[in-house]
Amino acid sequence: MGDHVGDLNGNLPCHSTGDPQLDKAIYQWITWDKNPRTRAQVEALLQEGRLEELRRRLCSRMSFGTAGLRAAMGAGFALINDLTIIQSTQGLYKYLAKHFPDLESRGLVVGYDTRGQEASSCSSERLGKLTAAVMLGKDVPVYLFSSYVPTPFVPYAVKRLGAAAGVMITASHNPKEDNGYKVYWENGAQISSPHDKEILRCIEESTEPWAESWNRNLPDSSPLSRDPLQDICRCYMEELKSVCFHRELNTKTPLKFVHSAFHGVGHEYVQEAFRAFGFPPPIPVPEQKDPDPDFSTVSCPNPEEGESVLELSLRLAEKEGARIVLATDPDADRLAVAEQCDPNCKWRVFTGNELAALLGWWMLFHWRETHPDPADTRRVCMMATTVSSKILQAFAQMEGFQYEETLPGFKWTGNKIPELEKKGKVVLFAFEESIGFMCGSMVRDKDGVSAAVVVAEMAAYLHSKNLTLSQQLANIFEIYGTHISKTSYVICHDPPTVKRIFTRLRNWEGEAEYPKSCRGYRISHIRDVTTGYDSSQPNQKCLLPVTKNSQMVTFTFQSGIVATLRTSGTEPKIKFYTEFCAPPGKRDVSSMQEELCKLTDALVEEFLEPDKNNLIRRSLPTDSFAADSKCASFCV
Ligand SMILES: O=P([O-])(O)O[C@H]1O[C@H](COP(=O)(O)O)[C@@H](O)[C@H](O)[C@H]1O
Ligand SMILES: [Mg+2]
Repeated sequence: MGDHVGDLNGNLPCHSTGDPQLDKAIYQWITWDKNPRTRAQVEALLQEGRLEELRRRLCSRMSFGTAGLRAAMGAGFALINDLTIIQSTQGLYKYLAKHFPDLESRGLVVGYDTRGQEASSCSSERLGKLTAAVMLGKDVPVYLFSSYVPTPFVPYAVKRLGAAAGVMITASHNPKEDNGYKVYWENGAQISSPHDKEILRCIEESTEPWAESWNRNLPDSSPLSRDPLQDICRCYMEELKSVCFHRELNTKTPLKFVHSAFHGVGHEYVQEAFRAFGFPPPIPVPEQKDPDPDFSTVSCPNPEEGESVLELSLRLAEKEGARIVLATDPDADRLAVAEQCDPNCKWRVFTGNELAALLGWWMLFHWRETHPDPADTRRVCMMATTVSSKILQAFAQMEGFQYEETLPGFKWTGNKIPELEKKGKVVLFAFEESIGFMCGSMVRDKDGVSAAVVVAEMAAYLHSKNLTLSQQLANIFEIYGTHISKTSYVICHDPPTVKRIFTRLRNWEGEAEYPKSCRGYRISHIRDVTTGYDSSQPNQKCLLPVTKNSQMVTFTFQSGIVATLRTSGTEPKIKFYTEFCAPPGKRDVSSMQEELCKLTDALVEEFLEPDKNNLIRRSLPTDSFAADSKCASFCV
């Protein structure tokens, strides 16, 4: 190493690395970052000569993925920390100021979850306060929640308060090292294209912190800062009652429920939602009810992982004689549900697709009760993401309502709602296979709090008819057709490997030739959302928006099985989704499962080549498998 970096007046302990781009980034970091811990991290890396690590952290920026900006906490422009949150909010301010002449009267909503990291003194609360400080420094009013909130409270508050936008600091179910920055637009949906790209451009133009941006005391001292917590909580719980259909029955149900908040935000809010529905509060899992940024009792804070992470909840439920377990993810926008039909029965952890079948049926059932005219049903719309089960499509075809499909992520679903409402549609229900549900459209995002209490009411109602959730699911499948699905992933930390895998698929039998079969299973159609190709369309053009920066290819097999391979937009994973849909009537579920399992294995082995590509296979034993009939057959 030679000369000093930039114009540092000789005060900073850094020398030129020989890479001008890196030198500039180091110089900027050390001059701009006022957080002593993250500044020290960069200084230490520099002293140790760890240039590759410095390049990784400093020479790229985060971009908006499936659910906002998401990365590990720590020093660097590519990570989540005080400085990158300030920069992001400065960019957001610039974009909002261009868009909203009335920004100074409408303001911004800011919420945060319970994450934190000692090593970089980052916590979601601190990052939320910095977000608020940037806006307050520009005379923009801020509704900063005085305590952690479920993610859905932010989009709800944006609409309720007429704010220009909202920010939620959360990394949901990601590993404890991560954090994130979700942005909601005035319509209460997460931002998608073109806002995300434009905001990113504004962020790149606003990297130097403004004078007031570091003033974390501003939220306490500024007259423009307000705490919406109580009002929003009250209004939310009141409005939630619009999806409560059996209050009387709820008050008397003999069913008991266990709730896990997964060490995150959900505990008080789910308790309150149960009260709003007339239920006694659910039994909380004591070890997991309070915030814990280390997520100490779970191997991974994602309830989507199933039984292995629900252990404490299931044991508590057995002890308490509770038949239903509800687990909200750490930011309470998603929900896992398990049912034990009787004490001798195995627990059944429902997949997101199965829960959607139940919730979709439930929402339509009650719509029909109050809107018996078939013309009213034609106004209804339900939505799912394209990697989710097609069960709602089966409902829609038989019942005569509209079904819409979007790309994965509620940023796509949420933005469709105002479009549909403008056309006179009522969006009754939307979901993602990843246990994300929207019951009613008071929040234009998935909502684990409302889903928890709606599932509880559905279970209580079914119980009063001598039915379990599993039994009702079997009934639904008999009427609308059995839908068996499988969702899982492999981990890949190496972006060039991911690129190679998908390039191979696109050039299978020569250039620009996709595979025609997979281990003997004939493929009849290919849709490649990354390139915009769809062989099933007359013009060969994909109907969904083309997403060049993420990989997603769907194969329709001659057997009718549909399989998608895609890269995650929140974690270093390649996900795969397969589904087998049968027509109405009773089916031999185990042979369908067997067929789907074989094809899924073939897909993974042939198309992803996990061993050759050093992909890490999912370590947990229970890959989510819809319509696992074991428990159901015991119970029905
Ligand atoms: O990682 P990806 O891109 O597959 O995205 C995953 O997480 C997203 C964000 O969820 P949350 O807001 O709870 O973090 C979900 O919308 C998506 O369905 C799921 O597959
Ligand atoms: Mg979440």
